[in-house]
Amino acid sequence: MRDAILVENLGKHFNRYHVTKPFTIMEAVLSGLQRIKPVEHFWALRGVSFTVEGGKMLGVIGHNGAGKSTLLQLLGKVAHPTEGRIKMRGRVGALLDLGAGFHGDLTGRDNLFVTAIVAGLRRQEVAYRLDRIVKFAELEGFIDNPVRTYSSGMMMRLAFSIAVHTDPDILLVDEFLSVGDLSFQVKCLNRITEMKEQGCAIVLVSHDVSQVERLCDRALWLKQGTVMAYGEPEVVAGQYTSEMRSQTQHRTPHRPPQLTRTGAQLQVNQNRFGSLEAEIIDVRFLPKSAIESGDRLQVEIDYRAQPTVDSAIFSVAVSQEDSKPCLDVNSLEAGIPYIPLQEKGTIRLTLDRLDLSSGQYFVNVGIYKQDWSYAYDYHWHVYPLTVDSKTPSKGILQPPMRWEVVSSKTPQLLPPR
Ligand SMILES: Nc1ncnc2c1ncn2[C@@H]1O[C@H](COP(=O)(O)OP(=O)(O)OP(=O)(O)O)[C@@H](O)[C@H]1O
Repeated sequence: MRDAILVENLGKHFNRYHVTKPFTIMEAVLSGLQRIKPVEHFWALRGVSFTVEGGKMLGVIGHNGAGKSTLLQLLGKVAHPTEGRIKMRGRVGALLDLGAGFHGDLTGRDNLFVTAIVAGLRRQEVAYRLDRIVKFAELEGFIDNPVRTYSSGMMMRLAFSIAVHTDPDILLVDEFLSVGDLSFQVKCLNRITEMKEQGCAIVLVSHDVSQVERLCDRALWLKQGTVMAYGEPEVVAGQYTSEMRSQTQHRTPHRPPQLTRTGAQLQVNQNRFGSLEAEIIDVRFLPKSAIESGDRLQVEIDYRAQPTVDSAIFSVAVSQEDSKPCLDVNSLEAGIPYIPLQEKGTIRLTLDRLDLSSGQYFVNVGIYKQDWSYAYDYHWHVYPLTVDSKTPSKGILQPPMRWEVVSSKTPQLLPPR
């Protein structure tokens, strides 16, 4: 298929102003205009090249300030490149700054009309699709209310629904999954997959590496505006994750060994990694740390954050004694984008049933910075879990099962000749 997006040597230059300099026109006039001169010129993006074919999805990953949103804004023509070239083939649907295109005093219906017409539909086409768009956004009861009364989740649903119902050939999506509930996120993902199958080229910005690995055909990793890696999602995600590990190791402070409640020794850079801006202070398994296969298990994590941490991600993984992973979940993927940590608190994960086969496991627990750039605290191979099962199994899983003979014919003996 032909390239729907071609980007060559793209660059965007910004000026940065000093925070102590005046910002209002009045202050600027009063203090003399020369005082608001920029103090720094910098490239938010430089030397970025890639292509996206129709029917393919590119995932863009990178830490805060890496240039991801700037890239999407350039692709969406909200901003102009300082250098380089962008070629886009077809109609573009963009989900960039959430709700930024909406007018708060207009109703959802009016905003829908305006946005869809700006996106390239004719008035009759919008009228024809209106019910479908409202239904997909699940806003039937609210579409005639002013948008300023909408929650961010409702705005996201309306913006997403309009964007995907205007037949775009190219779809640009910036972190859309961090707003809205889990069932709507699944619906969005299904719709995106459908559009991809119909030939739409998609660029998805995400902080979630595993999501990019799962959904995308290629990945682009940006760091301080430049391309660190571009290629197969698994390879790029692996490089990105290993940089996170080295960042974490680099930030782990010296700390004398500590004993956990069960007597295990926690030692930095051996089984404990992280900046310790937020600390895991206890981990409990409920009902206990020895369960039957298929039992429910709750993992309770007590933490301490001093000073307050604005936003964190919690992760829980179960691995075998030889480190083979069995389960790896986190609060971000579960649809909880921001967990603020104030002084002390407890987070609980409930696994309704843990169908592991008999054996010894470890539960590895972590608290990460909101953009996954490094771990605040990660305890590896510290909390043992024993799983017992009455039925022997060769694999890792022991799900509930039954065998049935659905149909059977008694073999007929051929008559002797
Ligand atoms: N209009 C602007 N004027 C000046 N600097 C800007 C402007 N927009 C973005 N920047 C700066 O450009 C850099 C890249 O920002 P950008 O928002 O693209 O990063 P990002 O990877 O999307 O980050 P995040 O994940 O936090 O959204 C940052 O240093 C940001 O402060």
